[in-house]
Amino acid sequence: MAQRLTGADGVSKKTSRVRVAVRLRPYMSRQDEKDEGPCVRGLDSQNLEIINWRNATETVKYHFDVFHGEQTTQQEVFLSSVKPILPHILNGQNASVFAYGPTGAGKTHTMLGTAEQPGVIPRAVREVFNLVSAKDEDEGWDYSIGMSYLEIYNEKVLDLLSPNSQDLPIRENKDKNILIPGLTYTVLSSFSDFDKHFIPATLNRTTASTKLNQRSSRSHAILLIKVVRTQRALPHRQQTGKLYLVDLAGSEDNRRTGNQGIRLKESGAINLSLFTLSKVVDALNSGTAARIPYRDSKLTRLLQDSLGGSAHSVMITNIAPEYRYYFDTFSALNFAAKSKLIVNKPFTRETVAVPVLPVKRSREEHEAGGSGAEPHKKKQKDEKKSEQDGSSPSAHYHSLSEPSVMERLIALEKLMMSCQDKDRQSVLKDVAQSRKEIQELKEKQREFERKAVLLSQLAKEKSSSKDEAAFKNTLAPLQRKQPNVTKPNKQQAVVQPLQVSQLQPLQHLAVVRKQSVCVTKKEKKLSEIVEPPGGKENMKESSWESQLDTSVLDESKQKILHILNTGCLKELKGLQQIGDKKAKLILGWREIHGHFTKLEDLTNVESMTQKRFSSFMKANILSAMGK
Ligand SMILES: Nc1ncnc2c1ncn2[C@@H]1O[C@H](COP(=O)(O)OP(=O)(O)OP(=O)(O)O)[C@@H](O)[C@H]1O
Repeated sequence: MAQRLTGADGVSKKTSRVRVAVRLRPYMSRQDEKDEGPCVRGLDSQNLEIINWRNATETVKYHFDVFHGEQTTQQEVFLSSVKPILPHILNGQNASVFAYGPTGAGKTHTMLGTAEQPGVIPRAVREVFNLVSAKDEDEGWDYSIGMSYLEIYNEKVLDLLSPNSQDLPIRENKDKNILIPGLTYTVLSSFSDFDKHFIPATLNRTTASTKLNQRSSRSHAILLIKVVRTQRALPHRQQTGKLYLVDLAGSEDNRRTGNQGIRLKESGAINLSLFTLSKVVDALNSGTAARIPYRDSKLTRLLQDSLGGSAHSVMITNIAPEYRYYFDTFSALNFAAKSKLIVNKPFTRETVAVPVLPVKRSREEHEAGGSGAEPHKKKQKDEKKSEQDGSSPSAHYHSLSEPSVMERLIALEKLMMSCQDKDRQSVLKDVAQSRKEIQELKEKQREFERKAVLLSQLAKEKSSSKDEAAFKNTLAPLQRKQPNVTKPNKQQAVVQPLQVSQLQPLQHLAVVRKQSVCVTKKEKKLSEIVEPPGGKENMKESSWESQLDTSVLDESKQKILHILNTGCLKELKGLQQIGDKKAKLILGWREIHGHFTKLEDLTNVESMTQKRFSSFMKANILSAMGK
């Protein structure tokens, strides 16, 4: 299907949608099937549903161009998703077919297959030969078929037909065709000739994978079939059609394994190219993007003339039914479809555990005014019981309800939805709620201050030592720090609320903040209690933290970490000392490396020196407490 896009130059261009097919592979073992029900299932030839991780009584329904269920044969996948685009190659047009999905979900099976069940690649190449030989001689064209085979590993283009070659450049000629100078191109005389070259080259890749551990699923394998047709008569016009058949790197979240070193670099490269591919597919299919970001990764740069534009493209997203693939399946489906529908219906009646973050749930319950809480509790109770005897299907949700998995799901959803709608609203709601709480604390603080002044006056009036002792005794147990009091009378009035406020940590923080900022002449001594001599500026970076309640300090740090990990550009810019450039650098870092596991990771972001980081922390913690 073609549609019109307006380019950055304002010129209207015709561009093709990428057809998206999803293929669900069957269970790999009987036992798996017996133990667990599937977490995803097909509804018809275009729709499927997956359990909603936020609420297992709901499913999320997706619509695709084609859905291939577990029983779909290799032949059926080829006939419905690939064969229809092949005739275009003979007319000088380009096409691409790529298999996307997590490791083990069936990409290689779909693209390569086995001797008994050949996949898309052998079927497509055979079909191209058939189409060429079926061409009528009288049409006046000569056809030639050739191949190149390469992989993109760590953003390097490597020639699989000449395995000793180095990283090859990608160029674009004046006609906007993408070329790879130095890439081996082999002319093929027949399908068996193709086999002769393709199989050893594939083995090259497999050998490398054994040596380098998992390299195969960590590189994108790209087979290029070129059909060149030349007019026999003058002016001997020549047309070239290109077909890219791509087995993409596994889309699983490589971060989960705690990758380091070479693995981290690989996962960064894979994330970058798959993320760019998703943006390109999205831009092509939404028809709204002014610029399609082909140049942002080697993969998309290479596929530029065969993905979108006048090219015909099909993405086959491979998914697996097992629960252990849930996160990868969910993210693969979100990659493939930008729209989805939440359906309020249990997926399977037995598996109605609710893998929802406790925080989130309490807010939902609060909003629902407590209604529905009882069945919910009962469900959990039942679930607990059956877990104990080991028979609960809800045990599948264990991995889903792990905080790290939940966090990644939330982050993923935010990324997919560009931090919009419900999540944005809930963040805003949280902020509004926090502001309200802080306001209330400020009110209480003022009240304490008034009382303190009153008490101080009373203390002055009653000079009896007995009374004074009693007064001190009442307050002593709540006192957190014994300041170096030189003028007790003046300080007492202000110190008392501080002591009382320690009943509630947040209140205490508000007090410290308020006092350290609003220093009047009279209150100067107080600020000296909270801050060391020499003032705030000269305070050692660590010493200001030690003045604060640790639990609230931790809470503030968690909040900052949460924003760093899940905030969109606007939310990041809402942090102190984070401008547009830094916010973008943070987003970029997150894109490549994943979550910040601790706040100190921020120093890995470009231009965030240790000094800037310390100042960032101070400003944000004080701000979080004092707003
Ligand atoms: N539709 C299917 N029918 C039968 N078996 C399948 C199907 N899809 C995948 N398999 C089998 O599942 C296993 C994993 O599939 P495959 O190797 O294709 O996954 P992959 O996504 O390519 O993984 P990797 O990224 O590691 O290359 C293989 O044994 C494969 O034969």
